[in-house]
Amino acid sequence: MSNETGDRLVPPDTPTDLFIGGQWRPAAGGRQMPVFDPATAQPFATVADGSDVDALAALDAAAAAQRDWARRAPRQRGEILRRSFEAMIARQDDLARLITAEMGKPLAESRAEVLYAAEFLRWFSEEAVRLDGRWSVAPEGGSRLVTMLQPVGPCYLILPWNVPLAMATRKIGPALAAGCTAVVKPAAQTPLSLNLLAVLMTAAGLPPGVLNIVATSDPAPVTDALMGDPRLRKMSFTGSTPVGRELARQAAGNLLRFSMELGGNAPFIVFEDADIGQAAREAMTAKLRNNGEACTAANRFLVHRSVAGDFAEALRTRFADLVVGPGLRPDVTLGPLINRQAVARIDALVRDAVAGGASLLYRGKVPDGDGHYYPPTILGDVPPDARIVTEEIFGPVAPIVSFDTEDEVLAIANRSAVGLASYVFTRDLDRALRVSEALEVGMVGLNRGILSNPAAPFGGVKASGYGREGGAEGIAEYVEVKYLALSA
Ligand SMILES: NC(=O)c1ccc[n+]([C@@H]2O[C@H](COP(=O)([O-])OP(=O)(O)OC[C@H]3O[C@@H](n4cnc5c(N)ncnc54)[C@H](O)[C@@H]3O)[C@@H](O)[C@H]2O)c1
Ligand SMILES: O=CCCC(=O)O
Repeated sequence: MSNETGDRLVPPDTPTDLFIGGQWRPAAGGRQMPVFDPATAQPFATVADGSDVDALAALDAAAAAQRDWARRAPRQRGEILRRSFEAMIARQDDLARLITAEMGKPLAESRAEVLYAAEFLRWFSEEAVRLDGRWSVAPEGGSRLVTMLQPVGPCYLILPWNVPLAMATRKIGPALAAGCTAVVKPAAQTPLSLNLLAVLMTAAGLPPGVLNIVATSDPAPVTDALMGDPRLRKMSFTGSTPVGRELARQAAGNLLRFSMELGGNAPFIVFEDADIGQAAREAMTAKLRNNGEACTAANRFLVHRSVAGDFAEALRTRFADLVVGPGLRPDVTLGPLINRQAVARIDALVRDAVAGGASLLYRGKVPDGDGHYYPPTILGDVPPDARIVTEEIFGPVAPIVSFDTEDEVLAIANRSAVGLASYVFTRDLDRALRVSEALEVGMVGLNRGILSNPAAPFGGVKASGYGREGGAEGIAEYVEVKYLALSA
């Protein structure tokens, strides 16, 4: 660890090397990279920086472990996941401090992420024993049709920095439950929380080679090496739509099976009959959970013109109570963003909106110093085609766009190229169902600002990706269907 803060933040049993074949090893050539604290913009730790050589060593280990892991009893796989869940709960505080140190959000939110992340392991420990096949009589008689579900084989799991532990367990849980082995690549900003998870899973009985971790500052060569190797059978990516699009192209070259959890641009629709107090309260979660750096974040507040002023005022009152500062400070409710570029990008979106006619309804304050803070901001009268409405903001800015009719708001909401989350506030049940069906998204929150649940199928449509994570659907991404024809 490079300094005093690092020693305090990184528990002594958190390795900083790569995890390959059950061993912690330095990167080939000894390369290392710093990990930065967004609250100070200073490095607080140094970790191994993997390359294509390390990636292939990790795939060697995953391929070698595949047969044995797939043949273990589902209950045995499930119990390792279940013990891992319990270990995560026991180490909740250490894991949470690491997440806050790596990506900046308030400690209470990191604790919530650890619980959410652990629940994926519990959920998939239970799903491991429910991978059923089917038996049927052929329609014309004379044979029986039998199907079985088998693990796809070694997987490459690519993670984002914004929800580092939950996005890890949402992939690792179903992959391992299904009998697949994995090479996991965390984002360069957030390698440490995943390393501590690997320590806990090893102590819970995970055999060597089932889970391998290659952190890197240069993801392209690692990814090229893995995706070009025919032993790899599946890739699952969570991250931005532009990177996902490139990886889908690359996967197509080898006809590699893949899942994509990509960016969002969630509409938060408030109709004139909504409970405005409830809508404003839920908006705080939908907008500011995870510092606003969530794929599910409400990106555009589409509010009926007759209640737009009331909603803006209710939201402003709540924004004014936010305490912006380092996530480790107990009173802080909004932390720093991931890096300087994120702050500059969001500032450019806000300036563009104001230049286009939006009004600045609220702008909070940020601490002095080098931390990557952006003030919580509310914009009113935003033109529906402003960049801040059409692009993913990924920060604490709430742009409000007014509408007059249901058809108009649906047209605005569905104009986006992506379709992940959405939120609808109304007391009219017919309208709630009609609008939910018409929205081109994978998920709808009805009078509710949070969707995430390990038992629910999480995912999007259009350029938000393919596949689902969590729920009964999550494990289906990691199995092949094999069909047997029986004479009978
Ligand atoms: N749909 C979801 O479930 C979900 C969940 C979390 C985040 N996200 C999205 O993720 C984005 C934020 O995450 P991010 O900034 O880490 O995204 P990103 O696309 O920049 O990076 C995601 C991962 O891809 C890797 N990567 C980047 N370039 C690569 C390349 N050329 N080859 C291989 N790997 C490469 C990164 O190292 C990282 O591990 C947002 O758009 C957010 O909406 C989506
Ligand atoms: O960034 C995305 C958030 C993912 C989730 O809430 O499960």
